[in-house]
Parts: sequence; C-alpha cells; structure tokens
Amino acid sequence: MTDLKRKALDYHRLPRPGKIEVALTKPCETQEDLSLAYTPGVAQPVLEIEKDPLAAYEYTNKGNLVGVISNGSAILGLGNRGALASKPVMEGKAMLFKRFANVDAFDIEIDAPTVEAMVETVARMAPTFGGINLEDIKAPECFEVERQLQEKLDIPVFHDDQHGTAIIAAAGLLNALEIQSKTLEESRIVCVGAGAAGIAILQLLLALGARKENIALVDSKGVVHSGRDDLNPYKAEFALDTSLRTLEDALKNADVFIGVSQKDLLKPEWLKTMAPKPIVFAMANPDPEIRPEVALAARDDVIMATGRSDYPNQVNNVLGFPFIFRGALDARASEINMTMKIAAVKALSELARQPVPQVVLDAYGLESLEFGPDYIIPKPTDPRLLDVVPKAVYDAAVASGVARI
Ligand SMILES: NC(=O)C1=CN([C@@H]2O[C@H](COP(=O)(O)OP(=O)(O)OC[C@H]3O[C@@H](n4cnc5c(N)ncnc54)[C@H](OP(=O)(O)O)[C@@H]3O)[C@@H](O)[C@H]2O)C=CC1
Ligand SMILES: CC(=O)C(=O)O
Ligand SMILES: [Mg+2]
Repeated sequence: MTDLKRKALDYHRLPRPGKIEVALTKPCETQEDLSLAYTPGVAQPVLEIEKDPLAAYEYTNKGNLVGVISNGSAILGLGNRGALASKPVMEGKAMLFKRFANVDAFDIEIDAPTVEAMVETVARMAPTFGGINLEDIKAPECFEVERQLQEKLDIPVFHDDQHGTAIIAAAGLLNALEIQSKTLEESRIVCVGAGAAGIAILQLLLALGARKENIALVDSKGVVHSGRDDLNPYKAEFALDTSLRTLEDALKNADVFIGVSQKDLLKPEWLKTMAPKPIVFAMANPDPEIRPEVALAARDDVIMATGRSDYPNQVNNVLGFPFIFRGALDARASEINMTMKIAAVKALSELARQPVPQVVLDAYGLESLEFGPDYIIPKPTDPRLLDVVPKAVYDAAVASGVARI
C-alpha cells in the first residue's frame, strides 16, 4: 500500500469514522430548555412558518444549510461507482462548506440512477435546505437534472462540477493568460472532456469573451465536429466545422489545454506542439491529464495547474462552492445566475494579484508566494476568500434582482 493510500484511509477511519458531525447551537440542558426546544415551545415556530414560509429562515437552520447531493454516477474521475461510494466525497464537500465558509451542509447520497428519480427525490427534500449543491452526477443527465430542479425550486440549485469548476477555471485562466501575454478573445483553446465540467467551462469562457471558432472540444471519440451524428445537444453547441479529428491534431499551436476528462491523456510530445507560452489546466481528479513534472520536463514556458492540493496552482471547485453559497445564502438568493458567477470569477482572479498573507505561507510551508506562473489563483486556506467572494456574489445577487433579503 502506498503511503498516501494508507494515510488517506487512516484519516477517514480514525479516531472515528467519517469527517463531520452535527453540533447543537442552543442550550438543551434544563426542563425549560426542553420546553422551548421541543414540545410545547417548538409548536410556535411551526405555526409562524405555516403562515409565512420565509419565517423558516428566522426560526430554523434552513438559511445556512446546503444539501450536498449525489447519485454517485461520476465520482471525481472514477466514473459511476454508485451512491454509497460517493459518500466520502460528499462528506468532504460538506466539511469544506463548514471549514471555509461556516455553511452547514448535509451529505445526501441517493439511489437515483435516472433524471426522473433524481429530480423527484431532490425536489421532495428541498424544503429542508437554503440551497442545493449537486455533485458528481454524470453528463448529459446532470444538465437536465439541474434545469428541472431550478425550474421547480425557489432556492439556488448549483451543480458544482459544472459551475464551481467553471468559475475557478475561468478565474485562473484570466490570470494565466495575462502572465503569458495572451487574451481570451485571441487564444485557441482545446478542452478535453465534454461532460459536466467541460461544457460549463466553455459556456462561461464564451460569456467572458472567448470565441467559439477558437475552441476545440474533445470527448472520448475525438474532436467534436459537425460531421458527427452522435452528439448530444450540449456537445453539438461546440461542434466545429473542421478537419481536426484527434486530440493530437487539435493541440497543434493551441494556446490553452483544459483537461476535465481522465488521467494521462496529454502526452508530453503533444504538449511540445502547442503554441509558445502555453497554459495547461489538467484538472482530472485524482490524477491529472498530465503530471506537472512531466509537463515541465517537456517545456519550461508552460503555466501548469491541476485540481490537486499537492501541486502549485490548484484549480479546483473548493475555491468556489463554499464562498459562492455563503454569498447566495446571505442574500437569500433564489438562484445563482451568470451575473453572480462572473462576479465570483472577477473576485477570485483579483485576489490572486494581492500580497499573500503569512497564514497561507505557513499552511503551505512556503517562504514566499506572489502572482506569477506558480501562483495564478488563491489558495483555499486564504482567509480573505471569505471576505471578498461572498460579498461579490451577494452584491451581484442584489444587482441582478434575485436577492430576497
Ligand atoms: N478540478 C476540479 O475542480 C474538477 C475536476 N473535475 C474532473 O473532471 C473530470 C470530468 O468530470 P465531469 O465533467 O464531472 O465528468 P463527466 O462524466 O460529466 O464527463 C467526463 C467527460 O470526459 C470524457 N472522457 C472520458 N474519457 C476520455 C478520453 N479517453 N478522451 C477524451 N475524453 C474522455 C467523456 O467523454 P464522452 O462524453 O465521450 O463519454 C466525458 O465527456 C473528472 O476527472 C473530475 O474529477 C470535475 C469537476 C471539478
Ligand atoms: C473536484 C471535483 O468536484 C471533482 O473532481 O469531481
Ligand atoms: Mg465533483
């Protein structure tokens, strides 16, 4: 067993299984406490909430509670391993919600393999929550699950693998492009992985100014092109009229590689054919499309990021969902819309340009860190994230008319 594997299993098992527990927020010791917390006192907030549903935000934990919900159909890059096997990841997301933004979260793993079962189950449990964070649901079903739930519910429904990932990738990419003296409008982008993360990243990059004709999307069958008859509507939106067929073809002279697919798909010899000063976001988890040491051995002008915590430039949705939901919950937003997402992108990319506090250097065992090829995006432990990202999202919710506070 490798050291990491043993340590990871011990971390999850000891001293007690799992990573989170429930804590009380009110005294519950005396007869009077019990009379207030439970019967007869608890009947009072029940009656208030029946009269006015928004009173649930005053008298219960709804306004600070997110459901982290998965059916386990696309767990990280490990594929469909079922609802139960997704529990460590969902507990982990709940832990990060609490640790980084003091948002309470329940992990909920549901045996719901179809869109219909997923939508029905989540919709029925929605009254509990101030927001729903969908996680690790395979494409294309995830798009329809999210769309239907957004239509049915008046709380934010946010598929983290789509939008959380897209926001962080966009923030990191804007900074990396600036360092490489390139622009989003002019850059040729290759995205490998046409699932939840890939489609959402490209949609957000288009909203930020990327040009569709400069984007090559690649799935497990190769380049997504207009001659293919096996494309779902989400992929078809990015179908190019092109003679490019393989990832290797698409990479020649490309400025940006975005990987949200599977490990080791980017060969170092293909990386060498990319344009000068390329940017490689190899975001597959737990193992990236190319390892940073392999990429940097192939060429030294590359800016390299992965989704992992153990390399520089962690482009991972952990930087997004806790802080985005914090802002959305504080605004009692009914949704997380494009204005709020772009506000989060801008806040994250701007924060990376500021001097890094000592507490972050200590957490990463570093002497110094400054905006540049090895630091394009803030570290998740940066306490300033909680100041700037929720505020940006909150203000955008108010400005776009979806706040209810
Ligand atoms: N760093 C981060 O923050 C995040 C990273 N990820 C990572 O991104 C990856 C994808 O996640 P997600 O979008 O949720 O998963 P999905 O299941 O929705 O999509 C996976 C995509 O990868 C494609 N793919 C699989 N194998 C290959 C291959 N050999 N060549 C080219 N494409 C391939 C699939 O192709 P096809 O459509 O043909 O089946 C599909 O389009 C995972 O590794 C995940 O860990 C995801 C979210 C956040
Ligand atoms: C980070 C994440 O959400 C994923 O890899 O699926
Ligand atoms: Mg995920």
